[in-house]
Amino acid sequence: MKAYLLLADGTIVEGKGFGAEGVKFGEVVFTTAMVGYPESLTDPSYKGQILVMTYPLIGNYGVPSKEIRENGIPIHYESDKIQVEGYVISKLMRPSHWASEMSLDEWLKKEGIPGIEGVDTRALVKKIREKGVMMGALAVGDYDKEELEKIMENVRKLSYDEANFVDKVTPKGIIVHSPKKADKTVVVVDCGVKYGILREFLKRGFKVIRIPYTYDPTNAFEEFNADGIFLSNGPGNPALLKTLIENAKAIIEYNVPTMGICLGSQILALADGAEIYKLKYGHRGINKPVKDLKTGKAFVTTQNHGYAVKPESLNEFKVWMINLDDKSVEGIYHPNKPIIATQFHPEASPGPLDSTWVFDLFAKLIKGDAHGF
Ligand SMILES: NC(=O)CC[C@H](N)C(=O)O
Repeated sequence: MKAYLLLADGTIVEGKGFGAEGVKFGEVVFTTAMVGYPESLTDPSYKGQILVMTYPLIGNYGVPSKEIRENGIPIHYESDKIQVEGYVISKLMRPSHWASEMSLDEWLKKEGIPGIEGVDTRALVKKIREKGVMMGALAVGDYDKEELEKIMENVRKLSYDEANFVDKVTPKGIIVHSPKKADKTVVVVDCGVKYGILREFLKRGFKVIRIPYTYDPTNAFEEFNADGIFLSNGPGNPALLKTLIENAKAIIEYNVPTMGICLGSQILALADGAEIYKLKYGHRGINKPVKDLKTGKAFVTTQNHGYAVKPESLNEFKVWMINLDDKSVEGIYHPNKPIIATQFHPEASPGPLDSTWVFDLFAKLIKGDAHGF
């Protein structure tokens, strides 16, 4: 099967198709993660994006079962399905692993997601690094010149930054997860929360109540007698989520233990009156160095974001952590309230577990013993 990756700048890359036939559109982004393709593919923050892997050999450990669960949550998946619009790799490997249920090719086919292999992903990433991320399309099947031109026309009409993708991944109603012995409750404002985050809460004995992102969080707080509130990761441009930003203002006002990750961190910053800008090609990978400015300690983190907070635009919040590669903001906190947020992913999934202590800090904030933070 033939496959074509079309970029808004006019580039057409040919390769071999795998997964589903058909055309999908999305912002073309890359991750430098060497492992963890099941987690990356199911991360709801990738909704609306076509993902390019810089690591050349993908698929060699197949696809694990979704039925291996802990506290009811699949341990190898970040949501129930593949979220990327398309998948771009250099070489598709034959799977060999005792826990593999199917091949990557079969999985993408089953979920209707097109893939392309045999692509010089190094050249592609160089282009994205120079020009910045751009819209694209992945077409798997037989397409002639005219058809490809038509697809290219449509690519140029689309803008990732103006579409609300959170609407597509937020739950339709309230979802409750509880560990066997729960002593505290966290309300999760679910903009497409990664299961890895829920696993961290459940592991710490928290009952988790997931609410749709449009649900009034302070009401939910009273309704569920919650001890803490969490603003989740999610896809797309945070500045579009006006109601959520207003709700976040109310949360800050409410002064309860609050944590944000990635999109959630950007929403808290926007609620603080700060500004967001778009990074040229984002931070996506599992070896991104971050420094905690409070302790001076550095650690390696997992990241998946395209936007960042302008540090000088923060009002009440302060910069907590920075990215050691480009010095961009990787964490913020409120100096007088129990509110912490990271731009990176302390749950990793996939990636290093160096920063899961951020969840311990949130647990301490909830229990009222995070003195001196
Ligand atoms: N992982 C996330 O929550 C991503 C947040 C936001 N969509 C960004 O790209 O910056």
